[in-house]
Amino acid sequence: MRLRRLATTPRLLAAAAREVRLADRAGTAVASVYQLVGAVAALGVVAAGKLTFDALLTPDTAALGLTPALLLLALATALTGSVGPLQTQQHRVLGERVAQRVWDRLLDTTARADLVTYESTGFATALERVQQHAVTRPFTVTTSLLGLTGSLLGVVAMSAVLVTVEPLLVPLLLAAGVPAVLLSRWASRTEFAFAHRLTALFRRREYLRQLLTRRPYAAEVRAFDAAPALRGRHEELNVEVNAALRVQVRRRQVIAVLSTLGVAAALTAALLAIVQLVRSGRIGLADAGAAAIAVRLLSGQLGRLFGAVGGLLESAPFLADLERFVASGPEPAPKGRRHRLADRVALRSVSFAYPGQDRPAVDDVDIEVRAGEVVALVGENGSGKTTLAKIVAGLYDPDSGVRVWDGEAVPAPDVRASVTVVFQDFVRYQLSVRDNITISDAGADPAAAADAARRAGVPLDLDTVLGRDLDEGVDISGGQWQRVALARALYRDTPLVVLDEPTAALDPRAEHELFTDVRATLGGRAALLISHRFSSTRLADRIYVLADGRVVECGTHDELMASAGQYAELYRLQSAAYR
Ligand SMILES: Nc1ncnc2c1ncn2[C@@H]1O[C@H](COP(=O)(O)OP(=O)(O)OP(=O)(O)O)[C@@H](O)[C@H]1O
Repeated sequence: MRLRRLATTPRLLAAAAREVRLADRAGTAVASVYQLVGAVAALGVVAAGKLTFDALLTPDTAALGLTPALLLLALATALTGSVGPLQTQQHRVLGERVAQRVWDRLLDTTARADLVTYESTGFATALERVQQHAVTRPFTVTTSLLGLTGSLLGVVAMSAVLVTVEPLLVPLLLAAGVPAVLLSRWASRTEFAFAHRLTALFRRREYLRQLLTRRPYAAEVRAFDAAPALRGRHEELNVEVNAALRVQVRRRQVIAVLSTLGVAAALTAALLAIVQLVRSGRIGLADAGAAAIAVRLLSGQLGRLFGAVGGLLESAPFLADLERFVASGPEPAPKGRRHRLADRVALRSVSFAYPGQDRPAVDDVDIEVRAGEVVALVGENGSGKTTLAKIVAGLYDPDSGVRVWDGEAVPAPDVRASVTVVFQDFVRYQLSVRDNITISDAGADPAAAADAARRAGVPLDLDTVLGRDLDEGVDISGGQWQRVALARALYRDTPLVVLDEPTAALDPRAEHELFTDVRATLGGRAALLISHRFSSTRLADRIYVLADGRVVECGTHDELMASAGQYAELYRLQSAAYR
């Protein structure tokens, strides 16, 4: 296991570095040049230091040599000092480009994931962890690799200087790296375990923050005076986070202090060794001065080198997490082909259970919708209507049974391309009315958007920007939003439309208009209509009554009323309320 981890680390690091290069070739090249200049400038400082000492200690050449030596020293020092800030600014751009590229990979993965993946426990937490911790890692790896290259150059060069003075000084300083690298590996393991443990806490805390700050929740949170209770939970999570953070920070502090002590001990030993060499007359004062500068710079470079190695080791498990997440997504599905509906869509003996649930939400169901028909699904809360509609629309595949389109089993992407759903909790895109309507295909006929808006009764200019979340639009009523959602469905022009509670927010007049003329509104499309309003469903060509995931009755309104079953009972209950 350990060996495997050691073997995969270089592969992960190489892959991360490649991602950064691909994200911004020019930026990576500039960052590398800065790193190189920094390393060369550091060498210049040592060389200039040595020249200065030589000039000072050789009175005959002092007048000649001192000025160029000091000028070189000033130049090299200025270069080392200015490369750092330049690099910091350059890294801002490179970091953003890399984050964008990693986000593209994440968005590709989530786009490929089917709806049922979103239902499985663990998916959301894994996504959150990757978002929080892995997105910036490829960049960290690259800066660490650049740092590593620069420091390695520095280390080699300083070592070469030191070797000419006293070869033993080099291994003395390098020895400090052994504990530093071992400590880094330990730090890497604890950091990943910490991130893993805290992701769930962060998710819950973030959710509470959204509830407490976002506009869609503001009215209800105030109406119920829910803020104190939510703040209380938020505080509890803060306490948990603080406790876990304290433990982790203490661990990291110990690791940092031990690493620094190792380097400082090696530095002290090397300086003492130089003093000893001078005392014993083995080296002169100029050499000793240059050696002291080289030792100081070498230990600085070694500190950076160990830091870079530590950063790389720490990033490896996060990179593995990112790769695992990206690989966990299904293969990209081919784009679905839109089918015409010549005869009917049918579910035969279809069952479906949500991931981790023992009881099926849909149990051995047979239904069909013929071309141009309006078919209704009714039933009490939780009876399986929405789940069934999602199977019809190709968003879930049945666990058993088949979905057939004109007598053939059609792949799910084709079904999704051929069915449009207006969900009960449809999305209110904070975009213009036109963009809301044409979100499925902005390039289609511009007149089609206006036509869909007219048929759905959208009382707004197509250029009006909707919603207040982005501070630029106007908000509209729930019923107006619902008309926009209906227009979006009509615009897509598929042969079957699923309408899940399409009139929940419509006023009685609008609902009446929609349903007395529903076939004209749909323009010949077939519709699967889910509604608790019997005034809407009674006009359907066929009504399926669901209970506990099974179809318990089927027929027209008149047939079902005559059979005096569950439908008739629910219908009478509802109509009694209006008497
Ligand atoms: N994402 C989910 N994960 C697990 N179980 C679910 C999920 N969504 C729904 N269920 C369960 O599946 C069953 C059917 O739910 P479904 O939403 O299909 O019912 P419905 O008839 O549309 O209900 P309503 O009339 O309240 O909208 C219910 O028992 C529900 O609790």
